[in-house]
Amino acid sequence: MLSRPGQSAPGRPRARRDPRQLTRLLAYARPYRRLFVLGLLATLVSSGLGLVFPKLFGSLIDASFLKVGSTDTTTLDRTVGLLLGIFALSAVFGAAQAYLLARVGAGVVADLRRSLFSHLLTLSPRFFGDHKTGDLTSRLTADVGTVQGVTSTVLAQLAAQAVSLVGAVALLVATSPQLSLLTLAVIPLVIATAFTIGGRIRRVSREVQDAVAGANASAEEAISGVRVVQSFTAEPLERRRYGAGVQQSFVAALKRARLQALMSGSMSFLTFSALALVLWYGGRLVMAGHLTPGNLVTFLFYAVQVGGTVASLTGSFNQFQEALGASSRIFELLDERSDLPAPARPVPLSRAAGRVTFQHVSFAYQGEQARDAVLHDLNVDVPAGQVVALVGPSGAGKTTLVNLIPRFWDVTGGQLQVDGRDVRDYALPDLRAQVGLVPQETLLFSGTVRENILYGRPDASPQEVEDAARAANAHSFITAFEAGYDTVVGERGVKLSGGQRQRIAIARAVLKDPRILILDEATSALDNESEALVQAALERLMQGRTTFVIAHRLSTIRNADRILVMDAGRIVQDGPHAALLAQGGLYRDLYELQFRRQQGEQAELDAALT
Ligand SMILES: Nc1ncnc2c1ncn2[C@@H]1O[C@H](COP(=O)(O)OP(=O)(O)OP(=O)(O)O)[C@@H](O)[C@H]1O
Repeated sequence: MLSRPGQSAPGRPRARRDPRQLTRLLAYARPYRRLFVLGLLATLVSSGLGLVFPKLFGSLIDASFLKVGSTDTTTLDRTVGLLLGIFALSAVFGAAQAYLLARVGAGVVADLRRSLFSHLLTLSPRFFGDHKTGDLTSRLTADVGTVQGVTSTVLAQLAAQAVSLVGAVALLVATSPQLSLLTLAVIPLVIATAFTIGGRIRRVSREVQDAVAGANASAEEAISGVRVVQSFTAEPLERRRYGAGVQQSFVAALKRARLQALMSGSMSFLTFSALALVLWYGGRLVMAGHLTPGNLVTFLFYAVQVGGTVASLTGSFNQFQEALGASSRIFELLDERSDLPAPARPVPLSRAAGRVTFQHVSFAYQGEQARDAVLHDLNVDVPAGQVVALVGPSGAGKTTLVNLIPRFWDVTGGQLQVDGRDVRDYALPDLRAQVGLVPQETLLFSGTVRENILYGRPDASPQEVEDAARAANAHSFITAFEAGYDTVVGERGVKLSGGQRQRIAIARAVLKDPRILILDEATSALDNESEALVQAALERLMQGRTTFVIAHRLSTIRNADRILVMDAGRIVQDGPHAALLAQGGLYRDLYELQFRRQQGEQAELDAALT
């Protein structure tokens, strides 16, 4: 699926803001509640101390600065000493608050990421078919990051701001009721400005995020497919696509910058005008002897505090709303349930014999484009240890059929059995432990050769790893590397050749030692020698296991115990090569068309093998 900048909100459904999310989110903070309460207390103390400072400053002016010519500095010394003490305390509590709350936030975020990721791993291919990778990773990173704010700073900020606001307003009124009326009249204006412009800033921020996500999706696709891009010399096209996304985010960022400039300009104008008003009216009160100069200064400080707190309260509130939106996107994923129900009482399965039976199996993919059944009334009984080759035209349903065995999907009709029991009766991990999968496109994970082989059985010994590699014809090329089994394979195994990657994937399957094997034969040709080594490894792997192989090679088909010929979701022929060839029909046509030309190549292969 392509997701391009310019499309509406790629993979970012509009977030719902449900206040119940907060309770759910706070449940994640529960393990850290002691730290959180301590952090909150530290916040309250440091913002409470902030309220003392203007009062002290005012008394300092009245008690000292106005006594020009006096030599008694006791009050001055004491007040400044007190001020320093308060500043020091406030700094200590401020630092404690910052650390404690950051610790809570980081803990919550780590837990949330872990549980979200492990939940994602339980979901079925249907879910991953419906969601873009970029969207899922952005929920794991960006959205979880946004939520961090709520559990750490935002709640504490809101508490601190509430304390500051209530305290400062009360002290304002206590200092001068008349002046307070004048100052508080400006507050609605500040709130209205902050909300109007703040709301627009939030919307534009969302635009910026969406545009950046779109640009990232382009970059991600182009970088992971860089060989295709380069081979088609499509660099200018990709540059344009990415450039368009970046341009969009640039334009939105400029819009946001303009709004932010407008916001800070209006806020500072409102604040300073209010101060000028206070100075004007307060000056008159001082001149009339209704207010001391110290009280006026105290008042000014409180007024500034009230203005600042109101402005930052609206900011915190916006942040709070954003975080609730982000958390709803996270909980949406956590609420996704796998569409593969677990049995109430699973039948134990430690080592299957490997018999696989399809009884009247039918299957339809669900969703817009796939309402029709893809498999129709399949009836096949494969005894343990039999090698079955699946052949048929493209789209006949071969991959769909094998994907039912490890329950990547569940049948929509009939029953699929392993060892005579419905696969849905086993616990999913038990069932999948019996199945080995060697896909057409080998996927190795970044890490070492050893780690990749160990993937299916991490507790295997070094000797077992080596035996598996030998069985897969991989040991000699691995030991030829300077670092041997500790060679790093690079992302997706890019540092290895196609044939080497395949043999490591085979070694991985050998080590897992599954009873049922699913092979999707690679269609891309390897050179003869590599091909022969891979083929020999595969043949060794198949021995003694029930094997379903989506076959593209004549040799595989010929050597199979049985061939299932599929056409349009049905099994149209079933039998060994010679019998089917004699029968005529689709198999013979396919043989004539597809496989015969391989005969010459086969002869060459045989020569290479001997
Ligand atoms: N995830 C999916 N969602 C919807 N339809 C799908 C999905 N996967 C496959 N199909 C459809 O199911 C049908 C059978 O596909 P399937 O991949 O099983 O065929 P195939 O025989 O393995 O083909 P090929 O040899 O080309 O790989 C096709 O029509 C395909 O479009």
